[in-house]
Amino acid sequence: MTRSQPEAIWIYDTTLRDGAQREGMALSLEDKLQIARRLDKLGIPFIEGGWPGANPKDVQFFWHLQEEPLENAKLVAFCSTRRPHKSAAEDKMLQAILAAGTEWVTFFGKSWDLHVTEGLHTTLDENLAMIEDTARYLRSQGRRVIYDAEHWFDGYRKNPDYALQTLDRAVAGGAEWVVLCDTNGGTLPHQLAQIVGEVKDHFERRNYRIPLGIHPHNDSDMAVANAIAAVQEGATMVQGTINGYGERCGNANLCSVIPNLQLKLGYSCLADEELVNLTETSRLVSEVVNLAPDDHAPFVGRSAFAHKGGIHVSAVARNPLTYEHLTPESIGNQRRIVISDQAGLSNVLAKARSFGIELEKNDPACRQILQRLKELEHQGYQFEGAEASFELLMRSALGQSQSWFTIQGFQVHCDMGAPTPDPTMTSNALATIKVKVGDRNLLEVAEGNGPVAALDAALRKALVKFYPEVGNFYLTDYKVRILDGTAGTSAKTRVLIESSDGTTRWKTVGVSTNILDASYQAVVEALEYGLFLTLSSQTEESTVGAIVT
Ligand SMILES: CC(=O)SCCNC(=O)CCNC(=O)[C@H](O)C(C)(C)COP(=O)(O)OP(=O)(O)OC[C@H]1O[C@@H](n2cnc3c(N)ncnc32)[C@H](O)[C@@H]1OP(=O)(O)O
Ligand SMILES: CC(=O)C(=O)O
Repeated sequence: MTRSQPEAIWIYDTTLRDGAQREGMALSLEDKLQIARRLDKLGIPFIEGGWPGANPKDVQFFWHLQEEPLENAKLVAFCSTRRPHKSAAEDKMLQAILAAGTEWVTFFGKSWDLHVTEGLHTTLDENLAMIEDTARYLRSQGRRVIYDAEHWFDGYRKNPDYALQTLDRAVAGGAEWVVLCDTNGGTLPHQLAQIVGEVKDHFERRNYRIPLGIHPHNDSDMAVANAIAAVQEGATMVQGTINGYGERCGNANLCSVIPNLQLKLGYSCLADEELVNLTETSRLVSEVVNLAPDDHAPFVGRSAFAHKGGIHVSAVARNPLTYEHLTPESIGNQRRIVISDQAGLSNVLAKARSFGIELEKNDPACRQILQRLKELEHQGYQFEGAEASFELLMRSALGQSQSWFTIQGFQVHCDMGAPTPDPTMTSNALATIKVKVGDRNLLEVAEGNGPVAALDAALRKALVKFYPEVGNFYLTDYKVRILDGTAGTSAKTRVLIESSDGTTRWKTVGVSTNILDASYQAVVEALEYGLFLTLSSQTEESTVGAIVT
């Protein structure tokens, strides 16, 4: 028996148009070009670039891609129907669309009678004419046309006869695709599936050979489910965005739609060799749009395959299928084992392996490390955010740590000066530190614009004399969390520090009722781990405590 070819679903990305309608997102021309090129490389067949004529940036974007076209994808220009009581040819907005020079144009029209009379302030007949004229005009100008039926599901529920007439007119005008939009995102999957089925029946009765698409919004948290429901009813195009960005609560998240369709339902969306680049694409897009990636996003989030509970980790070590719905590698993500007070011996073993440390479950050191971990977490340490500190703890318990330096004491003096601090003053703290390296003692002093900065500077100043590598280390993040707020100013403080040497990042933690002491612990471990990474012979095996940037 020969296997039939999987049915192709045309993925239509609107990150650069509907995605950019998300509150808080502002894309530059360069951002848009970078995202378009990445999506093109991923193999997305349709990329909606924006609304040329709506703003100068979108005009420039299309000009730019006329000069240097995308390699594979069809670039699509987006717009509305012509304005009421004007011919399409005299509509300036449609002239801007033609000037964008794309083969494909998507235009949206009103499906819901309420929108025609109250939004557009025109008649139902004029709206039908606007839809047909716009499609016909664009076709007459050599464009291929996708029709987005805005508010399709609400409109169909309120007035199905009129809503179906709007689709008939788009088809009559020459639209090659009809896309049903759940614009307000309020439709539930069973309602949506029923309506898509009814539209299909209507198309069959009329003998239309026009494929259907779906454009769901996420206001009921149903956009992905709705996209899938529509495909199962016969839709062959899904319009959505990377990471689900979009107006209000967003659009269907293509990073979930694609793997669900391809890996679970057997449809074909992307080439298999490109599907493994989905996670990287999701993160690159979040980087370019300057929005923190959602660690807990299904499929592509950093935590999507992170195992924390000891029971989970133990089972995953035996067979990942026990707690994973698919293999992380299939979409370019990776399995991670998280270390915390929820851990069991299996977490410790998995972490040891990733640090390049050989450890057996029956080794008493394994249980000691676990106990120490739980005690420290109880005191307020948090190792899931500070894996470098955990690696140091493990190596120390196993007698594998190296003593790079010993702090013999330090003092910090803060001069708060006048009641209103002088904003031009760059230092108001002075730290003195006594360090021993080998058999040499060194006393150093440094200033800083705060006590932690002064202490950090004094310690580096001393160590750089012995270890020039320290000159390449710098702090990339410093987070302070009060652990028991009810204790007021005597509360325990947790400090998390991220450090880097330009190539690798690592995180360390300190806890104390004294914020300076907590910072000191984290800073000292950051330097120790940096030296271990740079100078230790085991550097190459360590992959988890450190993150390659
Ligand atoms: C469901 C969607 O996401 S559709 C896409 C929505 N995206 C955007 O709106 C982003 C880009 N938009 C813009 O830059 C501007 O709104 C523009 C350039 C399109 C129009 O700007 P303006 O001319 O200043 O109009 P404004 O934004 O105030 O109002 C929208 C106009 O479009 C009209 N309109 C709305 N839908 C349609 C339609 N399908 N066909 C024709 N006209 C429409 C409205 O009736 C209103 O016209 P009016 O000003 O003559 O009453
Ligand atoms: C067209 C579109 O973006 C919508 O109806 O949501």
